This record gives sequence, C-alpha cells and structure tokens, in this order.
Amino acid sequence: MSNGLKIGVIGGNGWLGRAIIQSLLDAKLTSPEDLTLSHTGERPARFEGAYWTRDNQQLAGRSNVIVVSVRPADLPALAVDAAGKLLISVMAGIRLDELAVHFRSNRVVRAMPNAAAEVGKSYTPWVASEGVEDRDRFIVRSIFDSCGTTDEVASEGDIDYLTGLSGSGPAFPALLATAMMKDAIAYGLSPDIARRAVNSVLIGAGRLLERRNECPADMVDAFLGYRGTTAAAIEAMGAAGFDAAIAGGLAAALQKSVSMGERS
Ligand SMILES: NC(=O)c1ccc[n+]([C@@H]2O[C@H](COP(=O)([O-])OP(=O)(O)OC[C@H]3O[C@@H](n4cnc5c(N)ncnc54)[C@H](OP(=O)(O)O)[C@@H]3O)[C@@H](O)[C@H]2O)c1
Ligand code: PRO
Repeated sequence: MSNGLKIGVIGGNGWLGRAIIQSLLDAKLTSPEDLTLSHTGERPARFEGAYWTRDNQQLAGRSNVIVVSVRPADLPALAVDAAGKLLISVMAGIRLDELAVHFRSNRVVRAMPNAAAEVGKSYTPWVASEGVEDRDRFIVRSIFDSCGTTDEVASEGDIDYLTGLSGSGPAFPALLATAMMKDAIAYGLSPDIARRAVNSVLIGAGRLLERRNECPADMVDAFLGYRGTTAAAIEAMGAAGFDAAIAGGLAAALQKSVSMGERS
C-alpha cells in the first residue's frame, strides 16, 4: 500500500469503527498520522497521533478513502460531500445508489464486516458501484483483509443476505451459548462453572473448525457416528426445530436489511 493512502473513518469511536481502525494500524496499512477520525462527543483518548474531528467535511477533505461507520439512523443528519473520494459504507441496509447520491461520489462500496473485526476475524463481503476502479478494489480488499477474510460478491442482494448470516453472525453462537448456560444453571451448576464450560466450548469449537477447515456438516457427521450422547442431543435438537429456527431468523434478518434500504 502506498504511503499516499489517507483514510477517514466517520464514526471512528464506535464499536465497528474502532475495530476497523485498530486492524488497519495492526496491519500497518496506514499510520496514525494518515488517519482522520470523527466523533460526536468528547475527543476520544485513543489512536494517539490520529487527527480527531467533529467536522465530517473536514474529514473528507483530509482523506482519499472514507469509511462510513455510523448507525443507519444517523445517516440523514450526516451531510458530507465526498466527490472524488472512494467511499466505503459498513451501514446495514443502505444501498449503493443511496450512498452515491447522499455522498455525491460515484466510487462507492457497500461492505458488511462483523463484530469479530475486533479480534481480526471478521468475514467481510462487499459490493462495488460501477465507478469503482481496480486500484479502489485493491484498497478495499486490503482494508478488509486486515480485519479478517473478505470477498467481493456479485450483488447487493448477496450483501442483504450476508448482513444476517455473517454481519449479525457473531450474535448467534452467543445466543446458543446463552441457551446452554440457562440450561446448565437450571440443572444446578454454578453460573461461574456454567460460563466457563460454555465459553470454552464455543472458543474450542471455533478453533477446531479453523484448524480443520472442513465443512461444519462433516464435523456434525463425525459426532453422529458415535451414536452416543452427542447424537442423542443433535437429533433431539433437530426434532425440536433447530434448522427451522435458524432459517426463520436468517429470513427475518434479510427482510430487515432490505426494508432498511427502502427509501421513504
Ligand atoms: N457492530 C457490528 O457488529 C456491526 C457489524 C456490521 C455492520 N455494522 C454497521 O456499522 C455501523 C456502526 O455500528 P457500531 O456497532 O459501530 O455502532 P456504534 O458503536 O453505535 O458506533 C456508531 C458511532 O457513530 C458515531 N456517530 C454518529 N453520528 C456521527 C456523526 N455525525 N459524526 C461522527 N460520528 C458519528 C457515534 O458517536 P456517538 O455515539 O457519540 O453519537 C458512534 O460512536 C452501523 O451502521 C452498523 O449497521 C455493525
Ligand atoms: N449489527 C448491525 C445490526 O444488527 C448490522 C449487522 C450486525 O443491524
């Protein structure tokens, strides 16, 4: 990456904004001096050397790549002319054509990281407008490679679907873990033991999948093959509607993403 890359992050003090900035710095994709970050309240005491501002137009003037990481509900109040800049939005639901009009840029990218960017393990699909050039694609890939794994996908429909699947994804194992903890505590385990047991299962299962790099269904099949306790649990969960609950949840997320992008 050339030293000329100046990145601005609108909403740099938010959960995702902070995670992306830290990933960029960890990967040495940029230096703090080339970062302009915006906030609304007190000047945040993080990312020493970066330039913090409440003036998003000033941020745009100092940057050649602008990442928009505010909540979708805050978009209407955000007036920034980003003509001539590469604009990357991580906002759920907001479509490329709306981004292009709102920020007056024909080089816009809609990306969907997830909360695991905080540990450099996000999966980040993205889609680009027609005006996006090869050099822009290289920059987008570099930014999201620094946060984990990334793919350019074929359509905005794919982004809407993936906003549920992977953008919201880190919440789902947490939901599973919460249900497991509730059951363990109802059984009589102490909350401390239950939390340690359940958190260890999630972390260990993630590492196993990472190490083996296999299809999750192969891991399920391997456990089913014992015809023991795991198979008893999996079959009872399936009979209680596990797959249907997941499919229903993902359909609700897709619908929400599409509706968030519909102009009033
Ligand atoms: N968190 C996730 O897992 C995740 C995953 C994928 C995509 N996203 C998307 O990422 C975006 C940010 O999410 P988040 O979780 O990081 O939310 P967040 O923690 O609430 O961060 C949003 C930040 O935007 C700031 N902000 C709002 N208006 C601003 C303005 N005009 N100028 C400068 N900063 C402004 C807020 O500052 P104040 O609080 O001071 O107003 C806040 O720090 C959302 O659009 C969301 O859809 C999030
Ligand atoms: N978190 C944001 C939401 O729930 C966007 C994807 C994950 O809307």
